[in-house]
Amino acid sequence: MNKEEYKKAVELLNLYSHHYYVLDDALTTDEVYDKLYHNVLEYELANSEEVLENSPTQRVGDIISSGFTKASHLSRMWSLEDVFDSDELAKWLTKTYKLDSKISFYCEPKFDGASLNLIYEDGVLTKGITRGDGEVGELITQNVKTIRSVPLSIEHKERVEIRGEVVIFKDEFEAINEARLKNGEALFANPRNAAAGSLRQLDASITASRNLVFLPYGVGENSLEFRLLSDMMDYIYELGFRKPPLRKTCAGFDEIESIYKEMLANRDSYSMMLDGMVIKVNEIASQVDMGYTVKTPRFSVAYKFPAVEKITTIKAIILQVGRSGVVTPVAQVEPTDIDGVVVERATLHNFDEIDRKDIRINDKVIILRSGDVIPKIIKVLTHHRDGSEVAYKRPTECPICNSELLDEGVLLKCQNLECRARVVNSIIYFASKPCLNIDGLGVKIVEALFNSGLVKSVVDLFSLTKEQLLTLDGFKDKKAQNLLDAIENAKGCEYFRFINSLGIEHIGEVASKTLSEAFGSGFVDATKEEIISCDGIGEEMAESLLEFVRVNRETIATLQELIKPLEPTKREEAVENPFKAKTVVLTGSMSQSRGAIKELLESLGAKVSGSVSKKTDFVIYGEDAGSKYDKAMDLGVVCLDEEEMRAMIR
Ligand SMILES: NC(=O)c1ccc[n+]([C@@H]2O[C@H](COP(=O)([O-])OP(=O)(O)OC[C@H]3O[C@@H](n4cnc5c(N)ncnc54)[C@H](O)[C@@H]3O)[C@@H](O)[C@H]2O)c1
Ligand SMILES: [Zn+2]
Repeated sequence: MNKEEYKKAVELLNLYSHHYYVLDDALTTDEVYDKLYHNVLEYELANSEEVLENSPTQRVGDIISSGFTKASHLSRMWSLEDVFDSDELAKWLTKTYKLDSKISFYCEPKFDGASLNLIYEDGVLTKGITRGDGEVGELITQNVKTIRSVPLSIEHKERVEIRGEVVIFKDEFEAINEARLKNGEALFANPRNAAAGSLRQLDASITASRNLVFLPYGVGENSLEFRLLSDMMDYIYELGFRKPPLRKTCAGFDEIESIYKEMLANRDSYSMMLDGMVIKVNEIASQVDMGYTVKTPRFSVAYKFPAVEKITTIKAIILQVGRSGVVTPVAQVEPTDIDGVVVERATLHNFDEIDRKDIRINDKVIILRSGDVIPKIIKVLTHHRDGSEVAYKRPTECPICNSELLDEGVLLKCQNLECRARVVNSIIYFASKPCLNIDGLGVKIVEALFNSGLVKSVVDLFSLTKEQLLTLDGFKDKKAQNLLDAIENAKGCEYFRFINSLGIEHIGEVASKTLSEAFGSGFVDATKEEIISCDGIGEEMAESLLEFVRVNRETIATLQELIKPLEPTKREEAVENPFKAKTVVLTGSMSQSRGAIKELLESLGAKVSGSVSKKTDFVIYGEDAGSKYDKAMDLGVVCLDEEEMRAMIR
């Protein structure tokens, strides 16, 4: 990098920061930003007399937008130095041990959200301020008060600043985006972006609707007298703040590495996004001695996780046809390694989303893959366009059967009931785990069965013979027998599986269970009033069921005859106990699987529901409990941990 390039890089970083912090609409990935940042840092180290005043290395990154009133922090807020691998960690440790050799460490997650400073005076929350430039931020107290995990008052009476990160849990993020997709609104790129955007709303009721979560990571001004940071954090959690899923004290390199590996391995199972682990010197006196650079504490470092966002190129847009005929566009992208997995495809949700994002073939895009969710395209980098991009035209014909598509605006549908994709996918669905759970009916085999003409609908599965199967490619005696056995085993299944396997629109596993319990095989004769009177079944579901039965009554009867699902028996009346006839919600991980705990409670006569409402009697929570726990606290629902629950039934 020469001087000219250095100047350009600083300008570019500042442009990126403006889009990232002020507009909540990043122009590039953190990875690209970080790389350029480190190049700038390197240049500055070698040419210390040329450091530009507006270099991002000289100040905390946020830039304040003009929409809010400004407010000063009582003591400065900081950024963090980054390390990206174990070599860099070792270097950081050497540097830090030179400042003080008798230290230990405290490790906790680096939450990927927006920083927030809370000022409590006389035990009352008086101000909530964004980090801003570290000295002055945006005053967003009203918005902050809508966050359930921010206590409005605390036992601690002296003035204190509590610092932490505001995040949106991953499941909440998915739910928000799903709702936005339905309403034709632009999607949030990622949970961090959704959290930052929701926090800085001029209308606090919007903030309130987003289920933000506050996770504290330290204090600013305070009069606390703790020797160790770990003890101080314990005290903060006791005041009513939310704990992180993992935090540990440790001695040095090896232990830090092992905690890092543990956290990284569990990354996907946590409710919130993490972008790394933060390591802090645990002795507070040593922290004070070490002090700060212009921008970061010397006693702390962020050990980053591999990036989950990458830049790639759209090669093509392909179409998939589901069992209901809905055509879903999928992007084929330049194969890209994201956190150890090569991604070649990403969902585009629907055709409106392609239009809204103006996604073109050959576009450079940011792609996000986190955990086991389907990779998505979160942003088109329009500033990278060079004219070679080709706009995408909505299809008018089914890519599988060529019949004309029904254009419902957001959705395009193939209406041909015999379309290969529809039939094949409905058979795969019929055989899937929550339905008849027939092993061995994957895409390849179902396609082979369909193409050979042996199976034209699910009914045909039950008259397959070994001779027929042996005519198919790749089928030998054992494989054929296994498949026949699996189909035979599906007979006599629980009744809800039978209802679920029919693939009725809007009727999923939960509704199938409800219907099965209420009506058994009588579900085909239930009236609209009867159906709607079931808990959790609304008008739209009832109409969909009635319409399905009207059209398919004969097929249902045939399948009923073939499969002979078990007529549900009424549960035996449970003995008297505190959970009998109560509505219970489970959240977080417990000593047994949630399914096992659910079964236990159901055997006691409880109804286990998926979401918390005023009707909920108990929430039973485990480690890393999610937003359901916050909601329950807010509604005043009784919350029990697993042990308390077990004590009540002993
Ligand atoms: N994509 C872009 O265009 C773009 C632009 C600017 C910045 N960025 C990204 O922003 C980051 C740099 O910004 P930064 O200066 O805010 O630093 P940072 O976000 O990397 O780290 C500091 C912040 O981490 C947060 N944090 C989370 N958990 C914490 C914990 N346990 N202890 C202490 N702090 C914790 C705090 O809010 C703190 O302010 C980089 O990751 C960079 O890639 C991206
Ligand atoms: Zn078709």
